[in-house]
Formats: sequence, C-alpha cells, structure tokens
Amino acid sequence: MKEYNLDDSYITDITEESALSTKDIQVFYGDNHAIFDANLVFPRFKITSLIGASGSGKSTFLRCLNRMNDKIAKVDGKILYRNVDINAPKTNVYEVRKHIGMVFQRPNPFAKSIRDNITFALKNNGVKDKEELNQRLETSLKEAALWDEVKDNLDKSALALSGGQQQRLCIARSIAMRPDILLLDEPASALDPISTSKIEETLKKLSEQYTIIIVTHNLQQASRISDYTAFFHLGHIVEYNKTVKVFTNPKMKATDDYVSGNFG
Ligand SMILES: Nc1ncnc2c1ncn2[C@@H]1O[C@H](COP(=O)(O)OP(=O)(O)OP(=O)(O)O)[C@@H](O)[C@H]1O
Repeated sequence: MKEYNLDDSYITDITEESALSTKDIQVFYGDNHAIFDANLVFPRFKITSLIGASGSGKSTFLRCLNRMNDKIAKVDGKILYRNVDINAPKTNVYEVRKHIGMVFQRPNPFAKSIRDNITFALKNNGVKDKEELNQRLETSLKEAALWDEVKDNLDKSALALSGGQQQRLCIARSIAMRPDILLLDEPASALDPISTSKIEETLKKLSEQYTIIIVTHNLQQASRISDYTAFFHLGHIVEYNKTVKVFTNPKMKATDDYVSGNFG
C-alpha cells in the first residue's frame, strides 16, 4: 500500500447550522487504535458520505455517533448534539437513539407484520392512540417511498417483502420515531441497482427533513447523493469537504488517489 503523511489533512469549515459534531474522537478496540482525533461538523438537512477503503474506520466512526460502540470499544472525545456531549458516560443512550436513528447494511426487519415493524417502538414509547399510530405508520411508509407498494398488505409479514422493500421498511421504522439524524451503514450494498436507486431517491427526499450520514463503498453513490464527503484512511479523516470538491478537486494526495482509483 502507498504511504501517505497522516499528519496532514484538509477539513473544511462548515458555515451552515450544525446538526451534530465530533471533537477529538478516538476509538480503541483493545490495543487497536481505530480512530484518531476525528473532528467533524455535520450540517443540518444535508447528506454526508463517509468513504474510504475497507478497514479505514468508517463504520466504527459512524457507530460512535449514536453510541453503538459502547459495549465493543473505548470511545474518547466529545459528540455534541444540541450543545450536549452525548458521549458523556451518564447519557441515556436509548434517548440518544430516538434522536439519532440507524439503518444497517443488511435489511433487518422484525419477524412481524409490516404494521408492527413500524408501531412496535412507538407503542413501547407510550404512543397508544390508534389513530396516531395509523397516522405515523402511513407517514413513515410514505416518507420511505414504500406506502404505495404495501398499503393493502400492512398486516402481512415484513419478511415476505423484497430486500429493497425490507430496507425501505427499516428506514420507515427508523423515521417513525421522528429522529433528527439518520445514520446509514452501506444501506444499499446488498441490493440490486433498481432497489439501490430507489433508496438513493428516498434519501435525497428525506434530507429535506433529516440530517443524513451514510457510509458507502460506492463512490458514484457518494457523488450522486451527498452534499459533503469525508475520506477516511487508516483511522484518520484525511479530507472533508463539499462532495463536488472531494471528487473533482481533492486537496490531499491520498484522496486524489482514492477517488481516481489509484489507491493501494
Ligand atoms: N468489533 C470489532 N472488534 C475489534 N476490532 C474491530 C471491530 N470492528 C472493527 N474493528 C477494527 O477497526 C478498524 C476499522 O474497522 P471498520 O469496520 O470501522 O472499517 P470500515 O472502514 O468500516 O471497513 P469496511 O468498509 O470493511 O466495513 C479495523 O482495523 C477493524 O479490524
């Protein structure tokens, strides 16, 4: 692998309103120092892509943002959400995850009906009114661009849906809780090109109402859908800038090599 000076980086200043920011995030899996001094500001109602080679730390960093690493890694530093450090030990992580939702690589609906997939967490969080539950069900499925395909089968098993539909159901399940921020870890990598493009369209539309942070291996996808892109290499954020700049005028040699396919 080519060697790059990891002390150098280019991190643009974000002038837009911040939805979430990280300050000096370091992650350790035992002796393995997986993330070094990650400082990023995620602008509100924008899509930010996290890109980089396998093992560069994208998923590790993403999972810090709603405390999914708590049991598997040591995470130092601050994560500021509405002026509160949600990485502080006393933070209620269940509360954090209501505001910062997550969708994983493989669609993982519950083995329940489509309706129950959406209403389960709502009911657990005290929403009892039938009309409100129905309304949240319909709105979430509409926002995730799934309503038209499932509205006549809401009581059928979610497992009978196609992979792409299941992933949109998982997005709907996440947004039913009305989060501010949606984290997605390669949400389309297990899907065919048509389902992928549906997910991309859905995310674009969702970014009018939600701040979206997505890990993707697919550089075309990052350049098609995201406003900002962060490039990771060996646990360092090497470059963070507007997506168009990262892809057409990268400041760092490692980024240039990565986006032009000359990496490694
Ligand atoms: N659960 C874990 N336990 C121990 N080490 C881990 C764990 N998850 C990731 N790592 C290590 O952390 C580093 C970053 O991995 P991570 O999965 O975050 O990278 P990535 O860029 O998301 O890779 P990929 O694109 O392959 O998913 C790697 O050295 C990896 O081996």
